[in-house]
Amino acid sequence: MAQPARPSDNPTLRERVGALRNLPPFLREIWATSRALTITSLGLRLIRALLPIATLYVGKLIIDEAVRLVGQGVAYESLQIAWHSGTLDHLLTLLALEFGLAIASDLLGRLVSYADSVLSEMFTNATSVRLMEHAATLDLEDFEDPELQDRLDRARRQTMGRMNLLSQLFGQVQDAVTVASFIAGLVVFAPWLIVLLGVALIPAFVGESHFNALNYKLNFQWTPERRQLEYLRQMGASVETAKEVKIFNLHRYFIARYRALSAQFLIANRSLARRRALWGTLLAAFGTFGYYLAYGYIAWRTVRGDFSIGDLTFLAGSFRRLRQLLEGLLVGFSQVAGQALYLDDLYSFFEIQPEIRSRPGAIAIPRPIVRGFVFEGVGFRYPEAERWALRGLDFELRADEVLALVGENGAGKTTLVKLLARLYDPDEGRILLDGRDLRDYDLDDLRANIGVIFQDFVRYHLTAAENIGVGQIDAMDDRTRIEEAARRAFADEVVAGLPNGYDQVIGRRFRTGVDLSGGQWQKIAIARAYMRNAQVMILDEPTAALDARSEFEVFQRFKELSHGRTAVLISHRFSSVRMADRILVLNEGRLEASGTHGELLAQGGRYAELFELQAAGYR
Ligand SMILES: Nc1ncnc2c1ncn2[C@@H]1O[C@H](COP(=O)(O)OP(=O)(O)OP(=O)(O)O)[C@@H](O)[C@H]1O
Repeated sequence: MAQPARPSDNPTLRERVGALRNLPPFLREIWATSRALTITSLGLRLIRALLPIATLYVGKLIIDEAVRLVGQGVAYESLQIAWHSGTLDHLLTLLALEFGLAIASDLLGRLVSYADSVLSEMFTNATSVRLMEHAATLDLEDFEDPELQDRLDRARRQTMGRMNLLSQLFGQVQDAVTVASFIAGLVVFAPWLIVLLGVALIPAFVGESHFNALNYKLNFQWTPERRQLEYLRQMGASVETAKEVKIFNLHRYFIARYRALSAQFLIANRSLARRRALWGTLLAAFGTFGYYLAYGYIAWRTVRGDFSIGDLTFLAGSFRRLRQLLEGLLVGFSQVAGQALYLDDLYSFFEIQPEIRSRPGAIAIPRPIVRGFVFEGVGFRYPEAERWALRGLDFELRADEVLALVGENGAGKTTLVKLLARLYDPDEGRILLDGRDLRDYDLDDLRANIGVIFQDFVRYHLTAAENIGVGQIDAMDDRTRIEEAARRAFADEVVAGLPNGYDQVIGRRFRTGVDLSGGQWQKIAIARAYMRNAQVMILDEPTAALDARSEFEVFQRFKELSHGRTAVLISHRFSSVRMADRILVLNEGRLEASGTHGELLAQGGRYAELFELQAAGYR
């Protein structure tokens, strides 16, 4: 697996600033999601950004006008007389203007929220789809890596949580414009007050950035535990686990573990939140102090007669807003930088590249396969594992033959099948198909030519027809083919017993579902293998739950239908295994013996021993 640089759990200042590089691609994606909505949201925000200063300025004009009227000393007996005299006209116009501005601001605010929420939703959906698409390209090995699981989990949370980032970023732009408008309005009166205010806010900004980084660190470090919490919650309350949980009375155990783990997380979270609140209050006090200094100065200048009462309200109001806005901008900036760290998780997930893929110029699988597969010194070790799952394998899987794999649990049978299907590539040696390295062939074509049913096949909670149809997804609507595949696997009898036949939803998860027995599920799964016209058919022990007669019939049928194909079967039942043309005996990842049933019995090795053990059990 090609892992990109892993996001670190303790970001340095440089990494935090560096994370801002994620913003341009983020913005590009938003833009690509919907240009119209992006323009609408930003455009409306720009207009709205200028409303605060306009409102404050009109407010100042209203006060100045009121003060002027008071100064004229005209006493009105009633509102009616005053109204008709015309002296109030200017004041009324100003009031109407401010009313209009208030309504406009509210309306624009709502429109912006609407545009943002639609845009966020679209963006989240698009990212989720991208996440699924990318996950589908990754290697099986990647999925089995807990670190990748953690990252996938964080990336998944990203797609949910990034809605805020969008509004926040756009909000920052809006606030920046408002700030610029206030600064332009105030700079004439008292330029150095603006500088003072800016400086006073720096401590709050630094504190905020620091705590955002700590928060990220906490969340990062707790990803495995959060996944465990999710797992425990599922275990405690899902239809798949309910049976066993009840029998063993496990719910209390799960709940206790959930409680203990979540309590630890809560403690860690609470302690950080507490420190954040304490420091936040202290540091914000500097900003407040800066504001009151400015306020005092303006009040003094008004008393001295430099400013009108209207000026005083305008300036005091502007400085108050400016302080809020600057604080919001600085804090918001540190939050955006913090969120950008989370984007790292999302983007680094997208950077993971699968290693198992088609080479450039990959060729198609020969039709028909003439010689078959040759394993040459094949060795494979699971990542992080000390033991080799397979080592020094040299053997041939001839075209048209039925080969059985036997061996005790953990001998490496399933691993061998996974290598054949290129779910993994060998770490040593190579596998040839008709004389060429398996890696030279087109991966999709290889998979299309191999039909494998694993012992842990998936039980899809879909209809019976769909459960079989998934074996060849493009033939999902071909009922004749599905019925034929079912007949071959003896699954037609199972389907016949369902209330709605092929259209019956199976599995207990949904309301109309009907559950099947273990063996019935297996027959349905085996039918899946018959859906495809694969040249290589592999049954990896999906028959363990079949009764003796059924397994015998299924394998007999499997052998008949394997005519002209290459087939591999894995089973622990010798009655089935002996039908194979040739049998390979694996032990601890190595090939111990091979031959027909008769030959292996005659050799008297492990095969004969295991056969005798099983036969003795039936006597
Ligand atoms: N995904 C995995 N990651 C790490 N180790 C694995 C993984 N799958 C299997 N192994 C290990 O590889 C070895 C071979 O396993 P494999 O599944 O091939 O055995 P098997 O012969 O099919 O066994 P069984 O009869 O129990 O199905 C075992 O030691 C097993 O623990």
